[in-house]
Amino acid sequence: MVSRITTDSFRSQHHHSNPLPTSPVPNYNRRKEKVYLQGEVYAVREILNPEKYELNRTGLQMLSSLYKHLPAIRVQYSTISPQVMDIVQKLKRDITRRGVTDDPWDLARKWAKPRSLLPESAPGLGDVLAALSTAPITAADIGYRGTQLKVSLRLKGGQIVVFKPLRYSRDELIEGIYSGFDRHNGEIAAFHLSRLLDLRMVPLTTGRSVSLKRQILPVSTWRLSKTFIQGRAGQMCLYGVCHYCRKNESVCENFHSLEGSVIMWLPKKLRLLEEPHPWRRTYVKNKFAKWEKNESYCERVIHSNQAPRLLHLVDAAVFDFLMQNGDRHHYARVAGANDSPVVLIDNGKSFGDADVDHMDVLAPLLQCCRLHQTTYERLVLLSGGGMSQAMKELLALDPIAPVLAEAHLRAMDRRVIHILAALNACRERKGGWHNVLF
Ligand SMILES: Nc1ncnc2c1ncn2[C@@H]1O[C@H](COP(=O)(O)OP(=O)(O)OP(=O)(O)O)[C@@H](O)[C@H]1O
Ligand SMILES: [Mn+2]
Repeated sequence: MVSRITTDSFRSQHHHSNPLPTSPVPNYNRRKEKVYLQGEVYAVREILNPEKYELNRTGLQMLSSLYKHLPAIRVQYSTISPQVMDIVQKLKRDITRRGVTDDPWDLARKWAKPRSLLPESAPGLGDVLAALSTAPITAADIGYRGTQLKVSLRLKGGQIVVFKPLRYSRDELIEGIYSGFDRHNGEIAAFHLSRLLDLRMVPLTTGRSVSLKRQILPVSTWRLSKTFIQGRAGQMCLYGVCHYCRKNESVCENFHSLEGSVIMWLPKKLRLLEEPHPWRRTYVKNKFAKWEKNESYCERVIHSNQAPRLLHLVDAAVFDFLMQNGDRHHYARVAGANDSPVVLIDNGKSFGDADVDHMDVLAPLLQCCRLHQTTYERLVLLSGGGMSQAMKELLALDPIAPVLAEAHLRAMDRRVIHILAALNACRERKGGWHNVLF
């Protein structure tokens, strides 16, 4: 469903190894012009003339109203709320290893419920994360389904996890909303972001470095071990088994270890259902989906069998917009209830380009103009720089910190403001907050 990185030369041309400049004056360099000319709805940071955008996709007219509100919103939410640090302190206390439990897998299994994978206050979470990043690996196999390279690991005590390997440096530029390989660090950031937004539907995730040679190969199944090869410098490499797995696109150890993220497998008691996302992309350039052309598309969803999940889909859109994940082609939920939240698995197609906001990821919010009040309140709380500050503090505790480059943290602050501007446009359109927040 997702493409590999486009093979244009821009990958090397536009590779930047320094954080992006913070200058408010836009630098209309070639890359940005190219972005505009693609005819998709992009907004480059600190744009001066948003009206000049040609919005090819008539389904996203609300964007002009969003941009109308943006300057005032930027002023209104320009300082950090003092409450941010209270929340961050609580979240940090939970992710600190404290020896609360000696059976971390059991604790995590008990936490996992259809409506939240962990409690709001989760003493022992630090122990579970520490176990995920240190427990001995007892078995390794090819990843379960999907297009991306991953390895399925069994950790001592029987816990299954997904290992997604590092494929890019922190500041590598990946253009295109669903281009490239999965970003292992995006999975980690997603976990912490979900707790910050109080959308606790991301499986427990942490960074971990492994030795392919000493820790994975000796416990690998035959079908996985067949995909181990030696790199040019004699280092150990792996290409795995998946739709896009290629021998010439293997991942290799760097100084005898391979960094990645470890994502906890959900317990069997939670049976996942997967449905096509109503706002999914066509994955065909210049072929628009219905939602891209029809401003009233939300009405269709409201009259479909997906209606009970609408507000959860909008929450997921907010979450995805902040990380710039535009690849939620299907969405998962736990079987049982009709109105259970989206299980936010597969967050690796995120944090590709800190300089660009693909506004269409917000389409469910722009077109439905509804949001959970709780999510709105969190966004207000995290505005004015609180988001980047909070994420930075939480991610600093991860074994593979720094998880995100500064430019990506700053981009999240900018995106919070854009969401708040969208909500103010919605308030205007729908005649008051009571018609927007639920
Ligand atoms: N932590 C998890 N717990 C339970 N099931 C999971 C978990 N992670 C992934 N899965 C299952 O495995 C499938 C593939 O995982 P994932 O979506 O991360 O792979 P992918 O290669 O990115 O797939 P795609 O290319 O289709 O996006 C998911 O659709 C889901 O059914
Ligand atoms: Mn994916």
